Amino acid sequence: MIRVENLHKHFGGFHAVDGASIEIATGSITGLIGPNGAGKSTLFNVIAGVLPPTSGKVTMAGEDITGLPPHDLFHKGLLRTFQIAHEFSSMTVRENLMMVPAGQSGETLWNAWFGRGRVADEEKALAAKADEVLDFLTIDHLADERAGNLSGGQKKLLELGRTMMVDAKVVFLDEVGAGVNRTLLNTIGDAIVRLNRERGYTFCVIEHDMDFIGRLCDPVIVMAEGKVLAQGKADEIMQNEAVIEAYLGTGLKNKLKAEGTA
Ligand SMILES: Nc1ncnc2c1ncn2[C@@H]1O[C@H](COP(=O)(O)OP(=O)(O)OP(=O)(O)O)[C@@H](O)[C@H]1O
Repeated sequence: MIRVENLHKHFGGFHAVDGASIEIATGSITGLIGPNGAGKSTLFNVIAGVLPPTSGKVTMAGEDITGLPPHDLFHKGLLRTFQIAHEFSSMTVRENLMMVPAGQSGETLWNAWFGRGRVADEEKALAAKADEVLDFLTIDHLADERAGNLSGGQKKLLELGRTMMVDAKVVFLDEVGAGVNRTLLNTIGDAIVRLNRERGYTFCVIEHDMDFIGRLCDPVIVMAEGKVLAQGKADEIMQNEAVIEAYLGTGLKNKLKAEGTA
């Protein structure tokens, strides 16, 4: 379980995260939603060690991981992906999968970068694993495609594949649906559910697509203006007055009420 206690992240006088407390249960697919600027990505950045917190505490399985750098968290199985997928665009999908982050596999990254040979056994094991990942994600046909030629959704799948290459345990996914068509979003959703059920992955997912959130995520956490507004099951959350207000704004809500549509 990841527990975030009374977390604050201030940028100058601006409180991007303003006393947020959340729990991400081991084995869950937790959804994190909220209007633009609510502080969701900032909260992810602090949990994943990309930004130091102003104050507050993050624990993982009871261990204090507050402010640990991403490299250390990576060794504990915690990974964060970003809104914009990061891939080596001139390399193929398979080569990208085999570029496991430096540190996981000794000097792999630098060896690959400079074209130096890897230890044969290591190379073989990575290639076998890449095959297995390509098969699991049903993207075998893209194995030799240059990553730069992939669609937005395919890049997100590749990113998910890279988390599989390093056997991540807890994955923070930032807007998997941004720029992704419905069919690929469903493929990504299916892969997330299978990784969760079959391999015990824990996910925390920021997503604006409410259909995706409703189908995949339990519980759902709602943030607005740096604070946690509500947490619970998706259908209950969407009945919550404070949540409706945060999404629609009081003016629009009153207008819809007057028209009898809300
Ligand atoms: N490095 C920074 N310096 C100053 N302000 C920042 C910084 N990073 C984020 N912010 C501000 O903090 C607020 C929260 O941003 P954040 O990206 O966490 O929101 P979000 O909920 O992820 O929004 P979205 O759904 O649009 O991605 C925004 O008002 C943003 O402008």
